[in-house]
Amino acid sequence: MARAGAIPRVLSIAGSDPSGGAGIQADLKSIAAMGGYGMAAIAALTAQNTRGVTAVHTPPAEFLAAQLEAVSSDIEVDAVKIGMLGTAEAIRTVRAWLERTRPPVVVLDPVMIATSGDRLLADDAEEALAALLPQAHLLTPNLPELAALLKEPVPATWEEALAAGLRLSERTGSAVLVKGGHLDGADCPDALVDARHEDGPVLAEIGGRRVATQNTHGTGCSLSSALATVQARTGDWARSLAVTKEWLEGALTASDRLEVGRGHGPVHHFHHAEAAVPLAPGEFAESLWADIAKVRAEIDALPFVAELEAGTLPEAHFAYYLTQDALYLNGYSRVLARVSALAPTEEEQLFWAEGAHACLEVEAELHRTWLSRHPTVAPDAAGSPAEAAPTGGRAVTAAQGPVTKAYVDHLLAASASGSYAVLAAAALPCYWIYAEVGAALHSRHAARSDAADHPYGAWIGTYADERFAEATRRAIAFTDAAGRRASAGEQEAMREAFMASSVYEREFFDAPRRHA
Ligand SMILES: Nc1ncnc2c1ncn2[C@@H]1O[C@H](COP(=O)(O)OP(=O)(O)O)[C@@H](O)[C@H]1O
Ligand SMILES: Cc1ncc(COP(=O)(O)O)c(N)n1
Repeated sequence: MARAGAIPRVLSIAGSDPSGGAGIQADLKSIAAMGGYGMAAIAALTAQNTRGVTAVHTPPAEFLAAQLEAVSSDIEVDAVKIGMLGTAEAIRTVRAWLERTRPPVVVLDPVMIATSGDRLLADDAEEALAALLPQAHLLTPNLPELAALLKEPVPATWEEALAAGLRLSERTGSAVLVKGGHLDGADCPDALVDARHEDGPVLAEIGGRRVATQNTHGTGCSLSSALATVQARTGDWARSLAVTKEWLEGALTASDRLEVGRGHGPVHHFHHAEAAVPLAPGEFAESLWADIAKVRAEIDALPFVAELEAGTLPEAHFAYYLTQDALYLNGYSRVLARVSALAPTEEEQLFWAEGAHACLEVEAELHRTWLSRHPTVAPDAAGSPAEAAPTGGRAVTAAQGPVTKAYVDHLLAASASGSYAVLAAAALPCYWIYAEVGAALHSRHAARSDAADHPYGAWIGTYADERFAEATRRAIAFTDAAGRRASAGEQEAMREAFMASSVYEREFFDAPRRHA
């Protein structure tokens, strides 16, 4: 019986993975992530990490029986997830316990082979496992396990997988979750089939997106225990699958942030939840900066930066850069005005509005000074004639280069999100990266003996602007504060926006070489 609103008490009967990504460790995290209370009876211990299993130890089956008895003699169990059992004796022990206690939800993940290829089930235990399957409401084999249980070749297509799942369901009387994780292609579909269901055999089919990651250690464990938990609450398998599949996709997407191990790493079970320990001031911004370490190194290695510093940057590249900078600043000013409009405090509103104003001043200054010295590169000289602005002023969008246009479009899309935090994160790299690159260039330049007659010396001199450095510090602090207030989902969107803008910053510095 589903107990709407109550916290499901969920027991995992499985093997231990000391590296925390699979087995009971993954189960307990998944159960908690789905709002359940997790318990675990340990059937086997493995020595394993993200690269493979090095040893397996199976305690006597009587000890497993004692654990099961200790739990069920005291606690009402709303759902059971069964994972690695290891031996025929352990399987028979669980079967006897299930027959006696008949828990309302039983999900059985017939663990036979780890993602790493190591066997997790004794050779002589397959028959005992086959006899346990009818005790479960739902079976969740991956495709190699589905094939092994049916003694058939591994399905090569989704259609073959669905048909094989139906045969297993017919044979066992249990519903089967057919999982597409082991197929190739951009999709990662799952389907719930039940050969004996009155409404037809396919209860639900969900076409998921395949996440490009090698961190798939424990996905089967995590999905099956999450499903058992949500099913105990909803009593609706199709709805439970929809909820858990979306959560798992998020956990796979965020898995790289864990940085656990060098092989098939674990998924981030709590990617969606607030951290219990609040972030200290500056910590969120620091993590954004750390996320883009690779992009920053790529910017430092660009020919544009080295050539500007050495004075060997072709004149045409410099002129293209200035033109695009002026065009960019105009679009960026409109974006900062939108950040100001969304700002939660008057202090922030004023800060971003001043930024929007300053962009237009710098743009005008560029036209007055630098661009007037490069008459061949006025904004309307790059192909299409500039439109006359209604007031007779400069037209501003006619000659945006491809990178400038893509960058500004990305920022405008971030403004359409309507989130102050996300838009501030999208706007921040233009301050932060420009300030860092400029400060490094300026200090190296100032140390040169021939700085006085450097062709780009005057331009490099503009990088030593203390007012801009101060504005950058404030932009960082405001974005950091917005990040610390944001939900886990909004923080993830901020990270994506910050990363995308940083990549555009890199492209912007490289654009003269490619498009001038
Ligand atoms: N790269 C991936 N991207 C998205 N979902 C995935 C990916 N790999 C596996 N899944 C999903 O993870 C779950 C476990 O699938 P699978 O890998 O087939 O099982 P197992 O972990 O038991 O080998 C399924 O819902 C599957 O669709
Ligand atoms: C203790 C234990 N149980 C199960 C698995 C299978 O993991 P996966 O979910 O990746 O198939 C594992 N590697 N270790």
